[in-house]
Amino acid sequence: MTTLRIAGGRVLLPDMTVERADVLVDQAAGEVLAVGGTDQGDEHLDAEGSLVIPGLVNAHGHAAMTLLRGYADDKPLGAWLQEDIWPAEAELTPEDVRAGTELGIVEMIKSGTTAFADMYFEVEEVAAAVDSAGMRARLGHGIVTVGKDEAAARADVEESLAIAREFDGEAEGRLSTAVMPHSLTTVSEECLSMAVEGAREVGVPIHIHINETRDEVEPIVGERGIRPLEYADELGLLEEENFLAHGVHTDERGIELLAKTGMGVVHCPASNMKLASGMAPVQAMLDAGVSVGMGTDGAASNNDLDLFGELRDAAMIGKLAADDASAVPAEQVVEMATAGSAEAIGIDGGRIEAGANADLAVIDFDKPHLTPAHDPVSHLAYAVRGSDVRHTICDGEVLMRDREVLTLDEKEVRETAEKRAVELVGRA
Ligand SMILES: N[C@@H](CCSC[C@H]1O[C@@H](n2cnc3c(=O)[nH]cnc32)[C@H](O)[C@@H]1O)C(=O)O
Ligand SMILES: [Zn+2]
Repeated sequence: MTTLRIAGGRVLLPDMTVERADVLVDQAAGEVLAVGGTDQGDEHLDAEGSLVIPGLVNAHGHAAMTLLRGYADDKPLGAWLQEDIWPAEAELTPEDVRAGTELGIVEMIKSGTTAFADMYFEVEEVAAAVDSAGMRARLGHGIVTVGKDEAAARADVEESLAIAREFDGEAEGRLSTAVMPHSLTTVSEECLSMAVEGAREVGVPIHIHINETRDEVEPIVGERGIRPLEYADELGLLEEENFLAHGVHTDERGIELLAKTGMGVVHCPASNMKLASGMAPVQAMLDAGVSVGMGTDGAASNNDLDLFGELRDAAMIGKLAADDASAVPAEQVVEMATAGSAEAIGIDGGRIEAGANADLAVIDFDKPHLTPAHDPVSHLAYAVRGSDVRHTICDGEVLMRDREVLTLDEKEVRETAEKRAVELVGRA
């Protein structure tokens, strides 16, 4: 057994208190052995002047979309997808997806994220990138059936099921999967049913965008006389292990359905603001007992993968949405981006305690914008930036030490992504 001691810092405990403590990690098992006054450890990671927190969990995104960062901005979702994003994505090669995902992973590691959920295509490439980078992820092939004939539509569902089967449990258990129909309006009713049935057979969750924009709610209400979550419920989509992205236009009845079924919600406040999708009723969801996590969404609608931005945005927009400055407080957003996200996507994470996965981020508090540190949890929500992260550890392995990414060559990843992004936009 090789052990790693993260020593000399303070630690954020599951009850949201902060204590002076060391963290001892069993590197082979990828687990926290002890928190407190610990043994020496074979290896040492300095946490002097720093705060050790659970690695953040980015519960919704499309990592390879980093290649389209800043390519098309300032448009609503429908026009943005149809006029800009989908035509560019049609030109993506497997090598592009690999390059974009690696860039996204470097960005996430550098901002303290240790696990993420990802909906995209060429998932073999996404899986290979996650495996070699040492991160934890729940991956899926996004199903879109609009504009496809029946055979092509069914083939897309089959592809999502095959991917879910193939990669679940891979990368020494760091990879898990889900079946990922894109949304209730971009996937036909028949294919949504196929996906629900298939996911049950494979034994993995479903992840989908729901209630993101009004343009999604209106056609469903017009055609079926029921709201999106009621339609999803009829399809058998609302289950405890499943999770949806956004949930912006969720009414009281919808919140009740989420609370009753245990369906997780991934709040993506930056994406919702940028596309003017609306303000998710996050405090109302939390009050009702809904499981809420946090995500960045793709880099093209954010425009970065620094989840600390989402903590701040969630607290800010949550207050506006509830018209109450005490809504979505600091402690709550920290909880949502760690344990909340982990629970929503169904991985073990988000807590520092003996026996837990050793997925950690060490944040340097010796910074002007983090001085004084009256309340470290307040700083995590309102003042810390991804660039304050010193070390990132996943499954007991140090992925970044003193801001140097160890599992990927950052310079090479950036150069490859830059080159591929320019060529991609040239083709589109
Ligand atoms: N099989 C599909 C791929 C779907 S992946 C998931 C899709 O979600 C898109 N996407 C990114 N952000 C959002 C969002 O906020 N709402 C809805 N879709 C998004 C993304 O561009 C990607 O096309 C195909 O061949 O087109
Ligand atoms: Zn999305």
